[in-house]
Amino acid sequence: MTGTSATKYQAWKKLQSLHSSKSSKLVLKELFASDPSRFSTLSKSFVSSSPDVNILLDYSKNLVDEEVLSSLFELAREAGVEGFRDDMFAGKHINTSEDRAVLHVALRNPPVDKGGFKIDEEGVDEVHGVLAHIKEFSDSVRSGAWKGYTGKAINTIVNIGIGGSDLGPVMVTEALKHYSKRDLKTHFVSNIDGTDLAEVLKLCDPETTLFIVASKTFTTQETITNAESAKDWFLQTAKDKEHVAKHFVALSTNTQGVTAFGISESNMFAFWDWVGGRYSLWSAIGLSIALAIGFDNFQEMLDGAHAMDKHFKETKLEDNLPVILALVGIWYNDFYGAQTQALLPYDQYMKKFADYFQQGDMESNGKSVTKDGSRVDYETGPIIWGQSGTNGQHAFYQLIHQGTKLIPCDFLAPIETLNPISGGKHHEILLSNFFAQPEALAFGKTEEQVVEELGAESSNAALVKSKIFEGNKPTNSILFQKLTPGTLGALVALYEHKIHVQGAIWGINSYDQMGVELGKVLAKAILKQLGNEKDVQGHDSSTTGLIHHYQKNRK
Ligand SMILES: O=P(O)(O)OC[C@H]1O[C@@](O)(CO)[C@@H](O)[C@@H]1O
Repeated sequence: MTGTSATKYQAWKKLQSLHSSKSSKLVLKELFASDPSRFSTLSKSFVSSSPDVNILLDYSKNLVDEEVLSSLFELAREAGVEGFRDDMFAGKHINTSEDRAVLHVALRNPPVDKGGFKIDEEGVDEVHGVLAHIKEFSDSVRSGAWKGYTGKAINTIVNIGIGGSDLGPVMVTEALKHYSKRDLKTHFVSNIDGTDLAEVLKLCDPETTLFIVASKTFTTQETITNAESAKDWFLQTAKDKEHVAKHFVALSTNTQGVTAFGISESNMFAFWDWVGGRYSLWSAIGLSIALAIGFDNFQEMLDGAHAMDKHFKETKLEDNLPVILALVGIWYNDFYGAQTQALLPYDQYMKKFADYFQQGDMESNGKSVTKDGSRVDYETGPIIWGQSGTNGQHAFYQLIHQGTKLIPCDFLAPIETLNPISGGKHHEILLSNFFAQPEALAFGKTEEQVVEELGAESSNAALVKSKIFEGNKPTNSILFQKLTPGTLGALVALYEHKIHVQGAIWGINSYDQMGVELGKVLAKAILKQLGNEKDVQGHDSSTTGLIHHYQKNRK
């Protein structure tokens, strides 16, 4: 049953035993040699016709055999993953600490009479109204019908938000840049560091710029401060506060906060408390996406995610892509001691994909207390990192191949490129690396092979040793047809549900984020003390010393 300590599960104990007895025998070279059908057995496809999405997950290069896999699926069942999944779709308040439902799936759920899930939760029936408002507004701005205070069309969008109110729009507008309206520039300001806003404002004309203030709570210090400064900048030219209405809109659950800032409710796009910040790009928070790529493409992205939702909801665990990713991840995280998970998209448009899931995964599963209040005695959320290939190969692959750490890697790539320049030569080189890296990680290079290659130089024993690749490094390979809005939606939903399954098994609440609060409180207290040295009270000698050093040396 979810919410309890994972080590209590019989399947967990069995997996511990299997790791002890089998891990030295789970050698990919041997597993493949003994089973010619390993690839076909351990790869699954996700296909949707509307929208057109085709994703192949090859999980055969994992350190698993049939017994390990069946024990992992037993763990999922024993932990109540299916019931917990169904509770989410049913709108149960699975975010127990905040007594909230978790319904990002409702944001991309078609109307029930068009095949959508029936979901009972306050606000769910307003989703399509907000989407209609997003469509109407984004069409109006993109067509030039929406005018600024001097009658000019908008040609620049500035989204001001942080965390889930920034990372999703940033990742998606980058990933779907191919589909964007190139004469509508989109910028993102998130950091309180004045450099972030200052550098963007250098690119803006107050007459043709629309500011989006994106904040679920509308209380986040960085966002509100940036928004106030942006408004001050705008009014230095526009003068009349009446003009704010043409250049500022808000995305939030907090109507009172929005109107207090000076944005009218008619310029507000609402969402609900059952939308987690890191799961909100499908909501009003996605307005900058709809502005950049157009509402039809935004809708296709929603539809792609919904198709993956259906797959996750209706497919048996053994054929369920999010479940498979979650379970092999737990195998390394909790039984092999892997501390991180690398996301390596071989698609330059997806260069922000890992960044996005740093919040998505680490803010969800970076917890050490179960939902029933017990301190875990096992590892929970992994450190998520990565960057687009082939760039990573020239940065950190040395460590992945020959370092001392086990780093499970997910490789992702499109079969078709959106930029077939030079007759497709670039894409073939990219894909050759996408295929080669998992092969090298899995099968390595033996000492015999090195000696043969080195010839006379092999008398240098140290040199030989340095060129050995131990291999047996696990990877997943995900090949999708083309980076379309629907495919991106499905891929993001795939990883959202992976996170859900892992959190269920670890018994933690993946949907609150208590860990972000302490730093904020301490920062606000220190902010009040920065004026004078005598005001600095109640800190350790390090914090006090640092603040004093700043105060003595600031100009
Ligand atoms: O959207 P908002 O309410 O401004 O919150 C921004 C981000 O801040 C948090 O760190 C919560 O405080 C993230 O969970 C959230 O996405």
